[in-house]
Amino acid sequence: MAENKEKRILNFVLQNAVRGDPQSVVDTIDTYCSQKEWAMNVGDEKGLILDKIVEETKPSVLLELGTYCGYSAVRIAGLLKPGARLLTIEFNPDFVAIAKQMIEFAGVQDKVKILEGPSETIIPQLKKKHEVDTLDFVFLDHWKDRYLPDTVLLLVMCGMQRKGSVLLADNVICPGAPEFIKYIRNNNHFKCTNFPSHLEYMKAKDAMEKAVFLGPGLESMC
Ligand SMILES: COCc1ccccc1-c1cc(O)c2[nH]cnc(=O)c2c1
Ligand SMILES: [Mg+2]
Repeated sequence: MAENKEKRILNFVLQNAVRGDPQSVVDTIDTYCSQKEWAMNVGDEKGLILDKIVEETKPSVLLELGTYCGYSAVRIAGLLKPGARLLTIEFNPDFVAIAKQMIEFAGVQDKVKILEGPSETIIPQLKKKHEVDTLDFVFLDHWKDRYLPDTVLLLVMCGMQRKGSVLLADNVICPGAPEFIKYIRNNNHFKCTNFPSHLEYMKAKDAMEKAVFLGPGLESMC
């Protein structure tokens, strides 16, 4: 099996974190990625913003776009109320294999389901194949040029948002998602808030954008 950064992160967790303890897994990944090898986890600083927004939203059904090594899936799952579930979409099979082991080691496999494939394929399947009615929380943390099309897919194609649903997007400065930001801030069906922060494990500026869905407009009633 090829040794790569993601495998090294997982092995460091398996050797140093406490099995069944999501916080320990998150802290151990942060230790490795801040001291040994940078990796694109949401990280400790932006992770606190994510925690706060998940806790205040109290979501039951969540979707994450971009699982990577499972850092944010483990972080979010550790905050969920009993019965709440997180679906996380990842198209890279090597990342899926790592994330699966990370999620199982953290003991949150009953709360998290990894859906392997491109988001544009899986999102339209959420209702019928994965029994999702509406989503309470969506974390966008995948390819930045998919933020806008996938948000539109979730909204228009699948009507996946209910009034009060929360969209949270990572990296809206670095690497940046300008088309998404322009769309969501000019859409009067969303109330947007920007959370300035820094790129994970670095001094470079980054930010997260929270967008609360205010419900479909009257035009969609007729
Ligand atoms: C592969 O680029 C890595 C990188 C390099 C420089 C700056 C930012 C990023 C970056 C940071 C993130 O939090 C990310 N989160 C999700 N999908 C990403 O592609 C991503 C990229
Ligand atoms: Mg990110």
